[in-house]
Amino acid sequence: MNSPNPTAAVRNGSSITTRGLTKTFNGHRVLQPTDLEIAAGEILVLLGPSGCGKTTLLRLIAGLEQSDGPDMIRFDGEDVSAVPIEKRDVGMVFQSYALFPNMTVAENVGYGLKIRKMPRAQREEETKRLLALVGLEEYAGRRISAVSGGQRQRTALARALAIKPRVLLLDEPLAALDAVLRERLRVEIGLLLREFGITAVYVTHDQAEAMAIGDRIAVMQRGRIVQIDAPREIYHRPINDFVADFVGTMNRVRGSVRAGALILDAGETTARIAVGGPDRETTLCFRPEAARLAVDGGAVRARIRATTFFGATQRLVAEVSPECQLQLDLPSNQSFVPGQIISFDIDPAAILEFKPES
Ligand SMILES: Nc1ncnc2c1ncn2[C@@H]1O[C@H](COP(=O)(O)OP(=O)(O)OP(=O)(O)O)[C@@H](O)[C@H]1O
Repeated sequence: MNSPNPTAAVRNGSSITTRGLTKTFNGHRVLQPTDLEIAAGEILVLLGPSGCGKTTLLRLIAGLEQSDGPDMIRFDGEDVSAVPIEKRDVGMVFQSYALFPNMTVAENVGYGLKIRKMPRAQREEETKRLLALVGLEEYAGRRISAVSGGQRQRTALARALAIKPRVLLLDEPLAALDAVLRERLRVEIGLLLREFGITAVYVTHDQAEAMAIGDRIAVMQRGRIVQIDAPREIYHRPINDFVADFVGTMNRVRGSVRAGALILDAGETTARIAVGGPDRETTLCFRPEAARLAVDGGAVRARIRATTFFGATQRLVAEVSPECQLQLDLPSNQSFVPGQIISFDIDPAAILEFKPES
């Protein structure tokens, strides 16, 4: 075991490489061969619907699960495939905090250091530093059973960081918390992980959490990574319908492109939206916020069916024709009523067109 170094901040994380990681349960392949390159210090979020294989991939990286065949997992180039979990030097944070309820917050944070036989004075100093980092100094002496869910989750994070792992794995760490706390902690956790320079793999099915925390997001579907990219790319340049719909609302309009302009298949409407390219029949996609209300004579006319007020913005359900209902997000300072006719344009740079799925 490495001797603890009292002067070092948590050392920077390791890069992670996987090749051909595959997992089958009861004859059912839940993880297709997966190759990943995660840079040292990067936060990679695994995002996808329930059952898509996120936790399985995380457990394989941790060493809690063995891959089907000869697989390869490297930390900083070192093959750890055959290294058992306790020697892999990974920290883990779960949805259920797995803390010791009868110990204090400080005892929980220092537990791993005690097991590693760090001298008491040094252990206390290190624990204090970590508690300060996660904003829990005042609660050091409280029992876990007497602190809130958010404070427990921060204790769990500090405990995982205390042992200076080369890799931190987090599985839905905020899922048990209420919405307000979840929103605050996802910002705090992102900042903390970056401050530590640790490499982290973070599992969630919440797209807003993924966007806030990840340097990159790997979107998974049925046991495979379908797109891996920066959050902005995933949101604005999804590679297919599944990714587009999983990370936000997407409008779809069918029509024909003639001389570089879209003619909608929408009753009397002959909206002209400049999209370029050859003449074709197609479906174009755009997010609700790509709509711009036109003062007069916008490209598309629609009748408002419903409005929902969100505070800063409002969402309109607008009917271009009975077959074409769109969701539009507009600033909330102007009020609309159902039945009203509006006219709007669509930012051409925000229009996407997916190739038909093969
Ligand atoms: N130990 C196991 N034995 C049998 N099947 C399993 C086992 N662990 C996971 N599975 C199955 O593998 C698939 C992937 O599960 P996994 O937990 O990786 O999904 P997930 O994306 O993390 O889902 P969730 O968001 O619901 O946790 C699921 O169909 C699950 O039922």
